[in-house]
Amino acid sequence: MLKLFTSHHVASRFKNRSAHKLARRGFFSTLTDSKPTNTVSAKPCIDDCQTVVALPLLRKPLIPGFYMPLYVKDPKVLAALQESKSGRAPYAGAFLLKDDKYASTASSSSSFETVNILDSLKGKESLNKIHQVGTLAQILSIQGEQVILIGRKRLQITEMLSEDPLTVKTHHIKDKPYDKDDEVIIKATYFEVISMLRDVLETTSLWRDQVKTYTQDIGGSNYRKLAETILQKRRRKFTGFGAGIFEAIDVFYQKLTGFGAGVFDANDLNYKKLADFGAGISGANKHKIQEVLEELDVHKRLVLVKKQVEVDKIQVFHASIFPESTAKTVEDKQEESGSANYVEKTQPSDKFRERVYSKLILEEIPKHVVKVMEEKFEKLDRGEKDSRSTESIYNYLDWLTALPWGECSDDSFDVLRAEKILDEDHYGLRDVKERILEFIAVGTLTSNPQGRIICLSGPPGVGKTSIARSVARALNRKFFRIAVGGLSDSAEIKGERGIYIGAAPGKMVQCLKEVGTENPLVLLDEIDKLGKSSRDDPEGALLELLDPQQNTHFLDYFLDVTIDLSKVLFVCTANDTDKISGPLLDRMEVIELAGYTTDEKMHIARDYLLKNVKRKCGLKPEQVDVSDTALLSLIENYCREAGVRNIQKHIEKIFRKIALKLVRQQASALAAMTDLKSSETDAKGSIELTNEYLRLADVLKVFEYAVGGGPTREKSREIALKLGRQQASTKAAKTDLKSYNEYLRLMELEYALAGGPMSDKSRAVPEFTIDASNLADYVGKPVFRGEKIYEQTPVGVVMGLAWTSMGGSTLYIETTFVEEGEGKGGLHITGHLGKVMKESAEIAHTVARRIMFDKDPGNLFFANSKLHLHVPEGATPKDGPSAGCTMITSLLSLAMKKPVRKDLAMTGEVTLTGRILPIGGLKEKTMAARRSQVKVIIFPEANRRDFEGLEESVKEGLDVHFVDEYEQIFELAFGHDH
Ligand SMILES: Nc1ncnc2c1ncn2[C@@H]1O[C@H](COP(=O)(O)OP(=O)(O)OP(=O)(O)O)[C@@H](O)[C@H]1O
Repeated sequence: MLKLFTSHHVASRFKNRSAHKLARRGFFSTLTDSKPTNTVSAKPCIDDCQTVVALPLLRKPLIPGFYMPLYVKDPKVLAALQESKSGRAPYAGAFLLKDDKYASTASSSSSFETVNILDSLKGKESLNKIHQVGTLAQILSIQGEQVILIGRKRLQITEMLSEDPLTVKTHHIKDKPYDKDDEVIIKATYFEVISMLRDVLETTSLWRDQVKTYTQDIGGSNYRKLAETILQKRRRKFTGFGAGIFEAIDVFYQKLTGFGAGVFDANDLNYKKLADFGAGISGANKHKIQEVLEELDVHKRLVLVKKQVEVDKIQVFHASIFPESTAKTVEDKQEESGSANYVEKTQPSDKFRERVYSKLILEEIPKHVVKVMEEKFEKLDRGEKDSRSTESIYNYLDWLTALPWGECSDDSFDVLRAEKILDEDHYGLRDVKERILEFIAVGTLTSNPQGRIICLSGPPGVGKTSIARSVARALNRKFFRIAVGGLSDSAEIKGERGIYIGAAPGKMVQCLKEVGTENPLVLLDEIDKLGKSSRDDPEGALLELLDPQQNTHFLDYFLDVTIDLSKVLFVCTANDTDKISGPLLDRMEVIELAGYTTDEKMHIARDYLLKNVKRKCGLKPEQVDVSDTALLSLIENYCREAGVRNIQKHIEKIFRKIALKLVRQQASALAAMTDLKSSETDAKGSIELTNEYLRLADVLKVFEYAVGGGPTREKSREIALKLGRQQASTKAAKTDLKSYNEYLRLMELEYALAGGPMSDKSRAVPEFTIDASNLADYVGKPVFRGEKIYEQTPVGVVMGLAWTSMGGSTLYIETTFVEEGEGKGGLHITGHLGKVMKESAEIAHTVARRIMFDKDPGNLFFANSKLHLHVPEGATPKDGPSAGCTMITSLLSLAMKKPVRKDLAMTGEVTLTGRILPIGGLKEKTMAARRSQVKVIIFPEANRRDFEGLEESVKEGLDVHFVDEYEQIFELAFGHDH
């Protein structure tokens, strides 16, 4: 016994137009048996699949390539379908019922009655009631009673195998091969159908869902991209869905004409597909559509479709002229044909249903989410009395349906391409790039870069963010940055609880909506500066986000459904990994970016920053030249920190000033041109005046003669004088004009005013040259004047090396004598030192006193002297144990009244017994020492390997000593004769 709901019942069940629309929608897909796309996968055994459960269809046959939702009530049939879906052959047979009475009764009756009608069809009887030619339908999903099918192949029933549920044996029928000589005729019909479809689609938004779906699924990503590009271009011209549909047909047309050849086999598939496509979307009578299904001659099939589309065309045309009268006719027609294509009533949820169903992503959306969606759709359509609540449901659905369910960018694990991209965007960083390439290589082998989370750690401005951007580009993933520094509310990540007006989901959901793919690269910036408040701890939320065990079902409180974030690639940045909590750090693969040497900074500034900033400021490369000396001065005297952001800022400052100068120049050129134009007019005016005067003078002469007295001497002289003056001023005016032209040429005003081309001569000379001599005019006075505070370090002063989250730096430890007296020995400490550093100073005092005693037992300096130890700069907080050896040396220098050797710096923690322990940040400290012109460095022996691993350019020219015991430092600092 079959208890089956067809599309019609969905409509009656939902009792609203929108559901009706969903139900009657025949989703078209260009999926083929042999080439399943990644949207829906066909199981391999389609050709073997001869035995199927037969599903009778009330309203319309299922055309191959189209989707159809059905409601199946009969538990036996449902179970049989479930079994097929989970087995190797997820197929069923879909056959149209021959008799109209079921459809017409069904359309006017309740769904329950329809079940009764179908109940009465049993075994053989039902076999006789259905057409013997039908469609092999792949079962895409079964959710409750809703079954979604997609038509695959034409079938013919050969025998009945069992009655309940009706199971039949079939054979797959093939189209008749057509004679290649007939191709011209077929092609002609094909074009006719296309052209008619275009006409229909241009005038109406009818079938928009189907065609939109079709456009999205048209033969894989290449074609999808092509269609999208065309759509985007045309969208400027047309608005609304009409244009999209129009394009879909265009793409069909272009495929046939060979555009994009190689992607699509233009000889065969198109004709069949167009015929099926036309039949599937047309509003024709179901028997006519069955005829198309049964027609195996492709040309004849096209002709049938042509006729049907012709009728559609007339109706649409009629509807556009007489909308009201046609609405009635169309509805009448629906009654008789069972098609609902012509009714376009809207429901509030239509927009969201459209989003979800038209994208064919239904299969990709987890069941629990689909359920929530359906509930909310219905709630929205019911319309709550409280408009605020409707608004909040609308807002909720706007988020939930906009997420990129199943949409992913194609990952690229091409190591060579990635290497090229990383090199293109960044100078140096050899180790960092290598580590990232290793990571991509693992992705190549496993097709999955997930796993550990990369954490790029280093001082500001060393390129952490921009490296992450390049990785996203290399992997062909979308990039999104979430600033987690200072974030103290977990709602920022997990969203706000409850759907009230103004509530919003967390950053992660916002990210997915914005990027439109499920697999972006998300940068969690400054994860070491995560905030904390007494009532909330965002770290838990971050853990949930980053932990592969948990992020497959990440719960956003606003959406209140779990989403799968396992495809997201997370990259974090931090200045100081010590500040990251253990559980978070444990999930990360830390890659250190230490900072740049002067030489590296020169390369970055010259080859990357200058070019980028010039482009950003709208300057042409030939307009400004920044010399190497200027860059070097910038690096050494203005921007000594580890990163290059400050250099970038200074270059921006220079270029902004130049841009202002240029604009001013252009404005004054414009004013000069206006002035010259008016003097040109003046000059022309005086020439005209002169000519007039000359003419008058002639007249006067003639007149004087005519009066008879002849010209008087005075008069003639006067006239001659005036003439002479006029001639002179005419000449001057001409000279003015000449110089005006000359000026034009020199200034190349046309260039200045309209950005026109410059002559070769002008191009050869940049308009602005920045070198060490005029750098200060652009960026002010140097921040670092001398290289060091002391040229020759005084007694009691020693240079130490420190590491901060800003990179390495040098610092002086100064000790001075305060007062003397028996038993007054003691140490006063200043310089904003932390607890550990204060303890270090006390240890240093004790160790120095012991060493002094060992070397000179009679020396009572430490016993009787009150001392003061200070670490400039006093306002900057400092902490850590690594200044221990520097403090001892400073104290001993004071005690022995002997300065340490020149150009010396040291770092190392000291124990009470004088042993030297290793330090961190060795590369940064070495680079800081280089910047301060240090020649000799003392490092703990335990750091020797770290130093040996540094690049040659960092080590070059340094005299480095590794020590185990303070005694060795004593020798190096004081033993030298200097
Ligand atoms: N090796 C490099 N080659 C070329 N440009 C670089 C390099 N390193 C950094 N830059 C440039 O320096 C600028 C600052 O880099 P970025 O913003 O990535 O630093 P960051 O380490 O993320 O800093 P923060 O910790 O402050 O966020 C960017 O314009 C970047 O392109």
